[in-house]
Amino acid sequence: MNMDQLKRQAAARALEEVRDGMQLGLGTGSTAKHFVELLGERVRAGLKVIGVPTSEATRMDAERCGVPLTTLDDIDHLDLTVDGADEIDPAFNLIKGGGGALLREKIVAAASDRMIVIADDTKWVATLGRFPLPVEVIPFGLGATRRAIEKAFADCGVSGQMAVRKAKDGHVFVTDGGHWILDAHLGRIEDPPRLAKALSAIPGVVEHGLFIGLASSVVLAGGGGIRVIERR
Ligand SMILES: O=C(CO)[C@H](O)[C@H](O)COP(=O)(O)O
Repeated sequence: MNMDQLKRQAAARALEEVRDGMQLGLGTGSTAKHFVELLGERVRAGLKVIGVPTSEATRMDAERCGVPLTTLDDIDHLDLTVDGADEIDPAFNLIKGGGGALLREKIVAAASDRMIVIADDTKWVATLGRFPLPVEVIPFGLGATRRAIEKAFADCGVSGQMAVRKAKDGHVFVTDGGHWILDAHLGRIEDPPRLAKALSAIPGVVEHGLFIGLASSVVLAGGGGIRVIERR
């Protein structure tokens, strides 16, 4: 089974948790896209749900698949968010934002009663940090913000190169919110909650890709089948 088939399997398992009448957060990325497509099939068969997309890309996918959409201004909570991740550690800390949607993803996950993370099992790691940590920043004052981030890294005992993310066309990647992303190649993040707190305190940082205490369960698809791990 190839990686894409594993991602679809994880998405299909998460779909089993969806009930009629649910208000759903819809994640971003190739795994979350499978979930939206499978959800669309169920909606076309009569399932009644409504979704809040975490990116313009997901909004377009959901519309194409016939999933009805709303916003967090029009409903007061979400029952369940299903989203992918770039890395997941055994404490359920995540790195997200490989697809650049971390800000809306975090707002939606935080507004949700539960978050199920769907992934192929290569995303499950002992320690976060091999995947570059995305930090979404305001372009204004970038030099100062960068220095403050470097200081936060040093205070938290991590270090590594940071680069402004580029799009495929070579131009700076601009998020749905109009911000830029710095990808920090840290290697190992020994204390993700501490680093998350330090980054959140920097004025030019809009959001970062460390998701702490948000995931309730993880669905991992691998060669040996599906594993569902619940947060204790
Ligand atoms: O955080 C994300 C997007 O901002 C994605 O969930 C993450 O990058 C995983 O993507 P994929 O399912 O394509 O591996």
